[in-house]
Amino acid sequence: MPAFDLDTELTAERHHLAASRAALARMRGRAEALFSTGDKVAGDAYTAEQLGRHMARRVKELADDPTTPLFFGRLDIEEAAYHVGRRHVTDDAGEPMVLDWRAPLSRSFYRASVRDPQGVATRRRFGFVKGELTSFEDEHLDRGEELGTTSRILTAEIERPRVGPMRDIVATIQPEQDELVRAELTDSICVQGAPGTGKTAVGLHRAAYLLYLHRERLRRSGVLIVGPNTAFLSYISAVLPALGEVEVQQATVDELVARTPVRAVDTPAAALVKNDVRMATVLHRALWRKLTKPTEPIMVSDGSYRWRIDAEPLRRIVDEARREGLPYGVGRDRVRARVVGLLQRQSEYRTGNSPSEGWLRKMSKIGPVTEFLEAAWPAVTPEQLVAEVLTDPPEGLLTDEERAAVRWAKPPKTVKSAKFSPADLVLIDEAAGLLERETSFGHVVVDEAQDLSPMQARAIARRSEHGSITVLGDLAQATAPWAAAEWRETLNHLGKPEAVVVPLTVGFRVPASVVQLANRLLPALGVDVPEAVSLRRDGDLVLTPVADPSDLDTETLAEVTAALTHEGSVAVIAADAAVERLRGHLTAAGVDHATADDVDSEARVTVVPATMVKGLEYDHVIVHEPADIVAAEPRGLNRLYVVLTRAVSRLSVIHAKPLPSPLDTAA
Ligand SMILES: Nc1ncnc2c1ncn2[C@@H]1O[C@H](COP(=O)(O)OP(=O)(O)OP(=O)(O)O)[C@@H](O)[C@H]1O
Repeated sequence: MPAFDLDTELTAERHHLAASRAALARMRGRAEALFSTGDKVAGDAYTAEQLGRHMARRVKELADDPTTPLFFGRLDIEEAAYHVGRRHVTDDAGEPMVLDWRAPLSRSFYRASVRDPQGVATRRRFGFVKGELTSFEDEHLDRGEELGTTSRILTAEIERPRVGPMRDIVATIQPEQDELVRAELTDSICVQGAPGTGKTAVGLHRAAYLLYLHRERLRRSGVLIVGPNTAFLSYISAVLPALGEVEVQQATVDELVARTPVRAVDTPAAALVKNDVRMATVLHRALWRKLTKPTEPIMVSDGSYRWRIDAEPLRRIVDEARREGLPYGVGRDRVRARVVGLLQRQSEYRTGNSPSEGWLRKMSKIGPVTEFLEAAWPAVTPEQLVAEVLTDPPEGLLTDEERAAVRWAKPPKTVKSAKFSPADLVLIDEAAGLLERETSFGHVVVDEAQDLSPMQARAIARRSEHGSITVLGDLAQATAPWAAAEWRETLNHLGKPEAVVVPLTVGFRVPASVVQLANRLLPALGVDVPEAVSLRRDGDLVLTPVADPSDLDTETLAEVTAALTHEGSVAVIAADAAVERLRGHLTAAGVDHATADDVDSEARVTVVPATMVKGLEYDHVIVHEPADIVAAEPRGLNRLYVVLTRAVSRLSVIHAKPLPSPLDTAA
């Protein structure tokens, strides 16, 4: 057996990397050539367009980012070596040079262990610097060697400073994460994970995995990622394209339901009622109450003959359509069609001929038929229905106080001129769902789902009725006034009561000392969730009391300057009211800084209002006056828990007021 020479081995791997890159470039070249000749080879315009779209996508999918490694691992199975990377690369003969991480064989890269080696003799992980292969680390599973989370390369990857948008974690997905990523398409799952346990990463990788395995089906029905705000969505927006997935839709709940513009804000009391699940019944009742029993016959003339349908058969038609449980608008169309059907039968009986298409169209629009429909099953728009409910909230389900909270102080003259709030848009969406069926995505990933109101959850349920969902969240990070204390209720509203709740507790972001501080808040948050344990032994935590409150901002500024001497991103997180002032100080001091939704900014410092920071992370987090963050909102302690758990390497807490009581013991 030849001596194992590290340098020779590394050189061979570098050659394989270079050869794989060249092969990928050739694959892309072929796709580009096909793209440019597509319209010449296609038989017709439609095929040319389809082919063009397919090839354009293919070219995008085959893009090579020279700063990320094309492969990050290798499996030695029965004398053969398989490199595992971000996508399949094949040589000119079609032989695999790099296996996609999602391929069935690649699964062993994440799951094989000494106890269950899955045929793997050696698992190799590669270390990279800026796309250059610099090292590797072998685990000889066949000799009982296993590194697990002590892998140097894994640790280095986890501890790498954060800059710019979120990265993929394909190289280091952990077994318990992999189990969730590779769950069946038909499985709806709910991940309850402490901060930084990789929920977002798992959700995005699951989307990529499902698209790989069920490409055609999911391309047709679509995959949707729902996030809490646009800052979060832009933070995660680069992950899927880096994995070759360029066609996944991302939206906030507000964007999903944006049928009409938002032109009003609600009082907290009104928002609370409007987001309550009883509003679904209120709208349902208000809509179906519109039906009235037909008491008059329909009499029409088509110019040649007169026709009559008695009230009794009309009543039967309406009752039957009602019993069929269709959406209101579909039911209305069906009633119209059946009425015209009766007229058609009479005509056939009398004339012995089938009436023409034109005759049928005329009859379906003719005055007496439309008048009958308007009385028995009136047309209504979603906006109209909501406007009616807000003008005069019906009795029965809401208390008088609640009805007063949502009642429009001054009803608009017309529905068109109505000013709707964000919560109204959710109601309008609910109403639209009562009128017509929503089209359902094949899979929906819902991040930060702990904050969904029942009515928002129902909006997502309508879009995933025929698909599955991945629900990601942490009850301890719930800051919305309607947030549930347990998952079952939210899962019911999401239309997936069967979803299993799986915990993730190993944290990859927050250093142990910071996790311990944040965990002090948990007992005060009133939720039953497992505590996080951190994989990170590094990291600093500094609590800085400031004697004179007027020095608080100066201290914060000094901390920013000190933080800039380290590598990585820096965030100042403060109560929303203090943000503008702090930005002013930074500008005056000449410190370049960005806002949270500007992920492409060159600035290393970001000033983030506490209410915007959910799901984000920064190397060095400077928390400005925690007491103010807590005091700013009813679930302020939950907000502080979110804020404290954004730090990757260092957390500085600067305070002039006493620390909020659960933290105080740590001071
Ligand atoms: N297996 C892993 N290998 C390397 N890094 C990982 C792994 N899992 C997660 N991470 C990293 O840990 C950080 C936290 O991950 P992520 O944002 O997905 O956590 P989260 O559970 O959604 O957090 P939060 O609840 O705070 O929003 C990210 O930087 C992510 O890339």
